[in-house]
Formats: sequence, structure tokens, C-alpha cells
Amino acid sequence: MAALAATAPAMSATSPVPSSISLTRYLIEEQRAGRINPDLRLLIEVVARACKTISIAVGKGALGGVLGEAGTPGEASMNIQGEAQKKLDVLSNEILLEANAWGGHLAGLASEEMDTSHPIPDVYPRGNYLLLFDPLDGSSNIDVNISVGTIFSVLRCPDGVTQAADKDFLQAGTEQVCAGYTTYGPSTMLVLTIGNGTHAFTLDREVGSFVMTTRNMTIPEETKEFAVNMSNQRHWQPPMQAYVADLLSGKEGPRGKDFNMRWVASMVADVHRILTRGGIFSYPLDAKCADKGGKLRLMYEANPMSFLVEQAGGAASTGRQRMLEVQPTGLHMRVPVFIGSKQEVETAVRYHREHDAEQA
Ligand SMILES: O=P(O)(O)OC[C@H]1O[C@](O)(COP(=O)(O)O)[C@@H](O)[C@@H]1O
Repeated sequence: MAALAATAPAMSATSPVPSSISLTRYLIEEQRAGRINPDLRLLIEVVARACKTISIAVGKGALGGVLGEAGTPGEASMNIQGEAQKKLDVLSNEILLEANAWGGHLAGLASEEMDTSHPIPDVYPRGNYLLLFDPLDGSSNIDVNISVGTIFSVLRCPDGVTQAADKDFLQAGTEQVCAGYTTYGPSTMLVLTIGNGTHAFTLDREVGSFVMTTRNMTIPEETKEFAVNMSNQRHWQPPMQAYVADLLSGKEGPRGKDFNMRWVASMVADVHRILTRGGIFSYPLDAKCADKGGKLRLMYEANPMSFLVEQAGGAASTGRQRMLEVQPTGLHMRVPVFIGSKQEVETAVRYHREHDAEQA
């Protein structure tokens, strides 16, 4: 499947789901339709199974002794991002590495929690795909029992490469063949795209399998709901200041309507809300993260979420460029993020464009 065109599939309204279409049945039907091959189907099944294991660990919480910081008292364990790792960050990472090492579908893995890409041990067969993941997104919410999640993205390994190196992962988001996230909240849900719409599956804990609960998630083009960490406002650039000031000025202001705000501080939870009922999520460039190019990671967070949102009729941008067309310069590259209802993302982009034109 060549680079993703800029258009999502013809949007059919969110379709009611006949009873009990399991993830396995959905993937087999997609394979029969020639939209995925057996290797990618099995890779998705392996990732889903790892997420079930993570869901059990997250669900145990303090009873499982998995809350709190990793490392030893007084010596936190830090990741490549310079962040103190939580026990569940480390455990989720290990679960995903172990589950995907021996499957034979991968030529390499890359994790938000690891400095460099992870080779497939020589003892195991290798495959043609590259898997990238944020093993546990929303870490700051783990110990306070708020939804967290796992985010993943699949790329093809360049031809002729059997053991992938970091450079082989540096492909634009348009090259993704699959993306998804699992959110560990009141229920555990897997949201997935292989480039044929975005679909939601809920974990049936009795049966132990993911069952489709929404086919063709569709994001309303317009919204009255925005998500941003307002406490960063003083650090924002002028176009972001102007955009949010107009949002907050309500129906008396230039936007002519009242907006409501939500901020879970777990990207998976905020984006899941947007995929379910619309909205815009933004983590703009601000003075605190300007030296890094942004707060959120392109490869593990922005790209997979952008593929899912575009496939649901939404849009995703850095504020100045379509997210999926950004050329990665490193595994841990960070970007500003505007994602969600199409017209609202286009409006946020327009504030940046007009500001840049005035500065030119
Ligand atoms: O702490 P802040 O500034 O509200 O940022 C919250 C954002 O950071 C994140 O937690 C970053 O992700 P990680 O937890 O994977 O580091 C996002 O999930 C969330 O949207």
C-alpha cells in the first residue's frame, strides 16, 4: 500500500455492529478481502494479546505492587526522554518486547522507553515489519487510577534489511500500514486502523477476547470541545495564544459559539474521547519544550494517533504541516500536535498561517 493519500476512506456513518465480531474474525475478513497479509494479521494479534496482559497488570494496581516509581528508593530509573519511569512503564515495555520477540513478524522494535531500536534476537525468525510503541501513555495518571494506554504503529522494513537499525524506522507517518491504541480505563478498549477506517473493540473479560463495538468511528467535522494543558498558556506562542483566547471568548467572540474544555493528561484518553464524540486535542510548541521541538513524540504518539484520526474523518497537524507528512529526523523526535475534528484543526492551523504571514 503506497504512501497514504491525503483522503480517508468514504465515510459511512458509524455502523451498528452485528453481535460478536471478534478482533480475530475482523482481521481474517480483512485478509480475505486482501487488505492485510497473514503476517500483519498475526502481528496485530500478538500486540493485542500483550495489551491484554498489560490490562491485567494495570487493573491490579496496588494489589499487584505495580504502582509507583521504577528504580530504587532515592534512585529513580530514567528513560531516554529524561523522565522518571514508573514501574508500569517498565513492566509494559517488557511485556511488549517479550511478546513480539519470537513471533517471526518483525525485523525490529522501537519503544518510547528505550534509547535505540531493539533487535530481534538471532535465535528467532525475523519478518518484514517494524513495530513502534509507547508502552504506557499517560504515566502521570497511573498512580491516581485515571485511564492510561498503549499506543502502537507498524511500518514496513525497507527491502533487503533483515535486522533493522534506527534509521530504518525513520519513515513518514504516511508509510504506516497499521496503528492503534489500547486504553485501560473503566473498560479496556483497542482502537485500530489498517487504512480501511478506524474501529473500536472492547475486551470481553469473561471470554478474554476483543469484540468489535464500533465499526467506522466517525469524528464530527465541527466541535465545541477543546483539550489543552491551560497551565502552559503563558509559555505559548502568539498564534496559540490568539486561537485559545478566541475559543474562550465564547459566542460573543469571533468564534460565535461557547467551547467547553477537557484535559485528562493521558493522550490516549483525550484522543479516545475525540474519536467518540469529536473535539480538538493540542499540545503546542511552548517555551518549556521549544528546545526539543515539542512535548509529544512523533513516532510513538503523534503518527499513530494521526493515522487513526484521519481514518475517522478527522485531521492532524503540527500547526504548520500535515502530521503524517513530517519527515522523522530521529526515533525520539518531538512535534507540536493539533488533532481532532477536521474544521477545528484547520481553524487552529489558520491562526498559525496568518500569524506566520504577518511575520514574513
Ligand atoms: O503533563 P501534561 O503537560 O499535562 O502532559 C500530558 C501529556 O503527556 C503525556 O502523558 C505524555 O505521554 P507519556 O506519559 O507517554 O510520557 C500524554 O499522554 C499527555 O497528553
